[in-house]
Amino acid sequence: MGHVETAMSDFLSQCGGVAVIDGGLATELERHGADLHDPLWSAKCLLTSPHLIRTVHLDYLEAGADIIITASYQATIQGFENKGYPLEESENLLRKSVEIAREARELYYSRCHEGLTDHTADDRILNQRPILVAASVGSYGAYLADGSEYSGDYGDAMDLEFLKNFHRRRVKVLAESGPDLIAFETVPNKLEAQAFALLLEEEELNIPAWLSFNSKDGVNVVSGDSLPKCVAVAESSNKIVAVGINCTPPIFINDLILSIKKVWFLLCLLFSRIIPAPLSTVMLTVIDEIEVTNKPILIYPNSGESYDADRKEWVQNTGVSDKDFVSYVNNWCEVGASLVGGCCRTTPHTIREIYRNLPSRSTAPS
Ligand SMILES: C[S+](C)CC[C@H](N)C(=O)O
Ligand SMILES: N[C@@H](CCS)C(=O)O
Ligand SMILES: [Zn+2]
Repeated sequence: MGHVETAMSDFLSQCGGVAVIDGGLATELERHGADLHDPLWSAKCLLTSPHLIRTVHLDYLEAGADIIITASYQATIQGFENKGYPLEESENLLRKSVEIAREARELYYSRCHEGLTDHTADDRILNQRPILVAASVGSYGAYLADGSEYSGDYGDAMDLEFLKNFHRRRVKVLAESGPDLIAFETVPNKLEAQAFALLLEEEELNIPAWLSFNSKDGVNVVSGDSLPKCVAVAESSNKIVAVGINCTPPIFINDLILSIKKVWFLLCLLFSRIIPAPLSTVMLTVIDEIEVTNKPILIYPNSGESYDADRKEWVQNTGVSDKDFVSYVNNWCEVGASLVGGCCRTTPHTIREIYRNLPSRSTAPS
C-alpha cells in the first residue's frame, strides 16, 4: 500500500477503529441564523459570515468529531462567477473554506491545552486527538441549486468530459489549499463518481479522497445507478481511501451497507467450508464479479427529513429523532462502517451522542 492508502487505515487505528465525522454544516449554519436562500447555499457564508462557519466547525470538534468537512460543498468557480466574482477571488474563497476549518482545529487544540480546568462543568469533549480537515466537493447538481443532487438526472446530453472540466480547477485549488483529504459527497450518479476518480489521476493530486453517494430507496443511488457499481468506481482508484453513503435517510443505511459488503458473507461461507469445493470455484468467480469494496465504509446520513428545493427548506417532522439516529450507529459499525457521522439536519448534539455511544470512545477522557 502507498502512503495515501495507509493514511486512512493509520488514522482509523488511532481513532480506536471507528472515526467520527461531523454533522450537517449548512443546516447548522441556518440554526445559527444564516439565510441560505441563495444559489450558493452554504457557500454564501464564505462571503457573509466566515466566523459562523468557524464556530460550527468548533462546535463539532467539541462534540467529538474526528473529521470536519469544509464549507465548500456548493462553492464553485462557476457559482461565484454567476455572482460577479472574478476567478482569483473565487479561488481565494475556495482556499478560505479550508483555512477556516484549519483555524477551527488550531483553536480546538489550544482549548484542549488550556480548557480542562475552565470547562469541566459543560459537556465539551476536549481531548487531544488527530483531527482531519476534509475539503467538501459537492456535485454538479449541487451547483445547479435546484436539488438535482437528489435526482442525479443531468439530462441525456451530459458526459464525462463536461463533468471533469466543471470540477477540474475547483478540485485542484481545494486540494492545494492544505486539507487532509477531499470529500466528494452527496454524489448522485456513477458518471460523476468516475469524473472525480479520473480528476484525481489526471491532475496528479497527491491527496486522499473519499467518495460518498446518496440514496432515496435504500437500494440504488438517487439516479437509479446501482450502488455496488458506483462503489466499484472507488475501488478502481488507489487515491480513494473510503467510500460510502451520506445525506440519505437513516432507515436505508443498514441494507445499503450490506449491499456493498456482501462479498464478506460469501467469503465466510467459503472459508467455513459450508459450500462444497466445485461450487466454491463457481462462487469465487461470482465474487470476483461482484462490485463491492474492501475500503473503509463511511456513513453520515441526514435526519431523514426531505428537502424542498424550490423553497430551499426542509420538510419538518418527517425524520427520525436524535435518539433513534444514534441507536442505529453501533449497528452500522457492526455490519461494516468505520467512519460515522451525520449530514443535513443533524447537529453537534447528534455527533456528541454518537461519540459517547461508540464502545471505543465511551471511556475517552473528556
Ligand atoms: C444537499 S441539498 C440540501 C443542498 C442544497 C441544494 N443544492 C440547493 O441549492 O437547493
Ligand atoms: N457537507 C455538506 C453536505 C450537504 S449534503 C453540509 O453538511 O452542509
Ligand atoms: Zn446533506
